[in-house]
Amino acid sequence: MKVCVYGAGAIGCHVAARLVSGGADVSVVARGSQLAAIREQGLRVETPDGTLTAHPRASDDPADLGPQDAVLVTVKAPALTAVAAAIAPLLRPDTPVVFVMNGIPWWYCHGLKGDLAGRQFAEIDPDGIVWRHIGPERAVGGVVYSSCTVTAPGTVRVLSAKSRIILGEPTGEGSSRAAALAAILRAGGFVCEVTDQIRDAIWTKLAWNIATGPICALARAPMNVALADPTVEAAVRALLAEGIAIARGLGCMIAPDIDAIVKAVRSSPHKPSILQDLELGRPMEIDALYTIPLALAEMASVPAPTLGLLTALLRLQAQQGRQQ
Ligand SMILES: NC(=O)C1=CN([C@@H]2O[C@H](COP(=O)(O)OP(=O)(O)OC[C@H]3O[C@@H](n4cnc5c(N)ncnc54)[C@H](OP(=O)(O)O)[C@@H]3O)[C@@H](O)[C@H]2O)C=CC1
Ligand SMILES: CC(C)(CO)C(=O)C(=O)O
Repeated sequence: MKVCVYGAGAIGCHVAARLVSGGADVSVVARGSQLAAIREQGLRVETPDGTLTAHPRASDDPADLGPQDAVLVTVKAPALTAVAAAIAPLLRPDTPVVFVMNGIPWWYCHGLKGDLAGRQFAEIDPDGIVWRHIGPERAVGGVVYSSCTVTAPGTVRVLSAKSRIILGEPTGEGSSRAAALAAILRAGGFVCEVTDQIRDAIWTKLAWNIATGPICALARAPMNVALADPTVEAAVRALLAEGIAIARGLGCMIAPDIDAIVKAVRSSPHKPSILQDLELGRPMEIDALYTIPLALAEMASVPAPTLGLLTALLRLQAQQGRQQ
């Protein structure tokens, strides 16, 4: 299977290395120092179980890589429109595009009935560029649990003992395209399942991001450091409850184990990816992870005061950073 990973950062390099291990014919769209390092020495992914190395083809020009059987997009949300504008050479009419990203995806309302039917989110897809250039029929949802950081060009450190990916069609239908990719990801060492309820999986993960991202970014602290303070742990629990309530208000009847999440977060020295972006002066995924969930909360009449306050502070922090 010919698979291209678009965006060779922390998650993209990990996924690409696992796809190579799983037997796929893998290429990556990379740029800058990542591209130079991958071309020169390949990928190095350091995991708790040992180091994976892989030598996928790499280019900053999708035309060099040609049409694929599947594309996995692993950029941050603010980079999506640029990806949509450049992705065409990778696509045949039937090539699926899997968005392995945090937050509310641009295709979220595709196939939904009721209040959200047909809605698009200008915050993450201005002028519907992604909707028009890629199209929701190609989109497959991807939810990833894997704490990853680029530690040097071409090198990624993975802290999670077991990394997990959940795939699912926006329409909830079973699909051979998701099943085929899941089989390769499993062969490469991911725990990977296909769900017919991808929005439940999105919200279950988003509750983690809601609970940890703004706090760690505002405190500039990794998760275990932030949660050592009992007041912060209480806020994390409140945020988890808000995230779960919003999901339920939208009809996703998720019930994750809050104690288990808090225990996992309390013991992890990972810096959430939004904190990594803040430290590197990169655009943060505030809209996909927080602004849109808050708009959906309002729509569903679900109060989310803690998330509202922290999102406003995070936005201010981002503005101040840009003015410095
Ligand atoms: N890191 C983590 O632990 C986790 C992250 N996630 C989610 O996964 C997604 C990816 O995150 P992560 O891997 O951390 O992000 P990174 O910033 O590490 O990686 C994104 C990569 O995409 C590249 N990129 C951006 N735009 C383009 C473009 N137009 N052409 C080519 N390459 C491009 C970036 O290059 P450049 O650096 O030059 O901008 C960077 O190498 C996010 O949605 C994140 O929230 C989910 C779970 C855990
Ligand atoms: C916090 C974490 C690792 C949860 O898996 C995450 O999604 C991120 O770093 O953005």
